[in-house]
Amino acid sequence: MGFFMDGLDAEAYDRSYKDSQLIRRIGGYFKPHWPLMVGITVLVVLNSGLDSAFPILVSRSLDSLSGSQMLQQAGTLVLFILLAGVLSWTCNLFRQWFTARTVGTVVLKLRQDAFRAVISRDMSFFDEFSSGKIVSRVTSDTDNFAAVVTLTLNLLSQVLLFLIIVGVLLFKNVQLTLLTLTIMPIIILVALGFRRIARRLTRNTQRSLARVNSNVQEIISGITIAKNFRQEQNMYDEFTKVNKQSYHVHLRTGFLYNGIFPILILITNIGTTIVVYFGGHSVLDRNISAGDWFLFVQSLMLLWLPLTSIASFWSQFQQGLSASERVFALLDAEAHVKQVDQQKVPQLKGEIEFKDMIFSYDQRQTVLSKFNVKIKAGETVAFVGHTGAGKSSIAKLIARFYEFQGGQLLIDGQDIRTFDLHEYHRSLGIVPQIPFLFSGTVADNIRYARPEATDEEVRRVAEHIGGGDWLEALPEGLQTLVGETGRSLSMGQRQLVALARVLLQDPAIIIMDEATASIDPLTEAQIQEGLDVILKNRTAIVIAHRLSTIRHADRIIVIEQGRSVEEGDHEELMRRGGHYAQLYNTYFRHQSPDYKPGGGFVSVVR
Ligand SMILES: Nc1ncnc2c1ncn2[C@@H]1O[C@H](COP(=O)(O)OP(=O)(O)OP(=O)(O)O)[C@@H](O)[C@H]1O
Repeated sequence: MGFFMDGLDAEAYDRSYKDSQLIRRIGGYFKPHWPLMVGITVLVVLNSGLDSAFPILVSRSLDSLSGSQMLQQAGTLVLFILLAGVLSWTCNLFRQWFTARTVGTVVLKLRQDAFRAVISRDMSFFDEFSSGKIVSRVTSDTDNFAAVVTLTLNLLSQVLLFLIIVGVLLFKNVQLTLLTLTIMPIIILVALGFRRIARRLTRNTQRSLARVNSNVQEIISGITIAKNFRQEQNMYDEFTKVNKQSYHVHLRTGFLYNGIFPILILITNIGTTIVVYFGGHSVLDRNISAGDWFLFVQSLMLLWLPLTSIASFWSQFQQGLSASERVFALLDAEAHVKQVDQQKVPQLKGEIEFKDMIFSYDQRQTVLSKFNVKIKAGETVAFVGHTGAGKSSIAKLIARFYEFQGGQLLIDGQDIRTFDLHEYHRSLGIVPQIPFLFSGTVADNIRYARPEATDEEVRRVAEHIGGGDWLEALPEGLQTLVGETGRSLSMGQRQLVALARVLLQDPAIIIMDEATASIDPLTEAQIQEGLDVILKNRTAIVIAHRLSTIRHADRIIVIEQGRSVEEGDHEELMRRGGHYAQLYNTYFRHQSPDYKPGGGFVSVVR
């Protein structure tokens, strides 16, 4: 179907559930609210009974009309109809209120479950799937689900109304009732035929909406780069493409849904004509009374309404089912990182050993093959290598963000797969290349590592980093607001906050992806001082980009195509004139204090 369906494929974790499975699972969410559900059902029955009273009351009056008592009878009738109307309104009010409460609470729980599922997925999940599409599942899909449950409860009342009316009509005249119901199978057939196409189309509308969300999210996240490269028009064009696709998919769905309703009305009109014609004849032949005939004609609309509603709202029902299918698929997505045990993590010393590690992100490329490295507790190891060599991957494996395919990773001699990951992560401090700060104050961000830390503790760690001088440059010190993602702070200040955060966490192992961005010499010195404090007495894995850090490391490991090709300290490796010396010439030489353009190359023996 070309453009219309481009990019609307299912995500890899999507699955198809049978309707019965979905309904059972949805039922599970409603189970705890059974008292309210019982209340709703009673009100629905009362509501339907009262709504069906009007034609029955009028029909009875018609048959018992006699000239002398006409006014009195009409008065009584009006009174009854009024009473039934007020009662029906009251029942309906409470029913809607109970429904809103039940559905609201169920959606609250479903959304919380979906959110928990998202935050507990491993990192590979976020690499693989766009965040906009994930957001869409947690927000609009749960909303669709809510809309459909409300609708279903309303339909339930209409179905009851239908059953009551059919019961009364059967009691009045079996033949005419059966005649009235002849068109029912046609309506059901049309609705069923509609079902298959509806589910597919609604799935696509939800996917197209998720695509729009994802596009907006990506553009806003990368707005600085886009503006820098003056890509506004291209971004707009790309958005227009995705937005138009969503428009076309919605249009198709709308066309189908709106097309079905007139067809159903047409079928019901044929039914009405049949009843009016044959009913009229029966009255003339004195087979039924005028009151009964009135009851049949009046009941027709009440009778068709539930049928047409069920058929035409089938689409929304399908929309709700496919929305719940998408949410449940998110809940059921299988974790790639699989722990074989959940053992408590003792106070770690911080020894790390990769044994014949084999790792790849996907089928396309093996990132580490038979990788062997042992890092002693308390050692600072700098990993260096060309871009794409596998340095960050090694760090991500230590953080247990990804599953490896072969070999072992031992922490203090114990298989990392046996740890309770929640506890393990507590012993692990991570300083990413671009530090992420949450909106709030500098103090809030430092405290993120340990929410129970006192103000005094936060102040103490902040002052420990770079002697605390950096705090003076902040307009309101620790109470300075950092803005979204820390945008109101300079990159250097963000890094200092990230270092203070890790110091407060006090982990046994630190993973640091050193920033490549250039920072002014003063901040650089403050960061270096901060690092000296943080790295002391801890195992540190540094993906190093600064010569000063590399020189301070106990050991440098050179990574090339996922293998450790050389190791030693700076002086030793420089003397050797191998891989490290080559990297030095390319990346680090110009950072040396003795650097002179065109000079300072070390000889490489290869
Ligand atoms: N999330 C991912 N999904 C698929 N492949 C990835 C992913 N992350 C990295 N890779 C690939 O794995 C290989 C190793 O990447 P890695 O990030 O570990 O390199 P690196 O040495 O840290 O590079 P750099 O110094 O540029 O950060 C690269 O070929 C990269 O393309």
